[in-house]
Amino acid sequence: MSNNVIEVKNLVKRYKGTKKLSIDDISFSVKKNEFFAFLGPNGAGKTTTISILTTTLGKTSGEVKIAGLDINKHDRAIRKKIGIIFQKPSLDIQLTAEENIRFHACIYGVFNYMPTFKLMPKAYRDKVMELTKVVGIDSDALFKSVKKLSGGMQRKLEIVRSLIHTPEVLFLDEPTQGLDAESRRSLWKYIDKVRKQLGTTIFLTTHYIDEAENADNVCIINNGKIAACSSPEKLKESLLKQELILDAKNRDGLIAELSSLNLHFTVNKHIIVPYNKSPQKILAQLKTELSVLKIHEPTLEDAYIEFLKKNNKMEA
Ligand SMILES: Nc1ncnc2c1ncn2[C@@H]1O[C@H](COP(=O)(O)OP(=O)(O)OP(=O)(O)O)[C@@H](O)[C@H]1O
Repeated sequence: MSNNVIEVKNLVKRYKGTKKLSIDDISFSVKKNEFFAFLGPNGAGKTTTISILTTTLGKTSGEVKIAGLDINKHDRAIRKKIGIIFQKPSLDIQLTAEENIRFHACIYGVFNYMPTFKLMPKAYRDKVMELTKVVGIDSDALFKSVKKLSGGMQRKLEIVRSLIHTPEVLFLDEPTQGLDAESRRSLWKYIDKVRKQLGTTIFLTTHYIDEAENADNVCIINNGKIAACSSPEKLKESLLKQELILDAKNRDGLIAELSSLNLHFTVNKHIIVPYNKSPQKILAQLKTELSVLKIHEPTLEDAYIEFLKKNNKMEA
């Protein structure tokens, strides 16, 4: 059996009344427990793809399988196997936190509805307690009306709600849009914990590229086409060089030495020496005493911006 939880083959989407394909023959797969990031500029096709994968939008053609189930035949069964967190919170603020979880669990058919938490089956109560512990919602907040909870706490509640039916895949569509830095960091801490403790596969779309830095794989979609798919490390390696940042009191001496070693370098605030594999070989050859020695590792965001520049030039 395939180890892929998501399989997309030759997926195409043309919205009614439009000529251009919004999704133009894309294929990719995501393995169980993988953290997969789907990146791309505005209008690239991320929301369209995630909407098709979560069964809320029909496709024009192509094959999509979620947890081994074909989206054409098993959309209801697929909905039970996935959890979704959208940009905009979708909680019922008139209800308590626990009631939001309970209604969701009952709609998904995981448990039969009972009018109070205490009357719900033990399995439900245990699951709620387990998940609220993972994300850090205390029992005081659990029984409070949602409108009395802070934005960060509401986000945590959404995670619990999306996981109550133990989904195999958690789809996150720009989940930290509009959150402050602290809430963004803590949300990621909880999502990481959930992935490690429950083995959930994570499918993320985001414009905050740093959030995909720890992803196992990153796919970049541009103009409806998959432009790149690889690990963040490989993407960085293929596009950008690591750099040594050097300086010396005797700067002229260092420059002369780098020139005599035929090393490529640029002089800005400090002296930048790009390198391929190991900086050690370069450092071992230098005799000039260094006053600055730093290594600059490109970020995924650096690589992403560089990639789009090249890709757009190629397409122009
Ligand atoms: N309902 C619709 N009808 C017609 N065209 C649409 C519709 N929704 C999206 N599109 C078009 O499909 C393309 C992909 O849009 P989509 O919203 O999937 O991009 P996105 O990558 O999610 O963008 P963003 O980062 O801005 O959310 C765009 O050209 C968009 O204009």
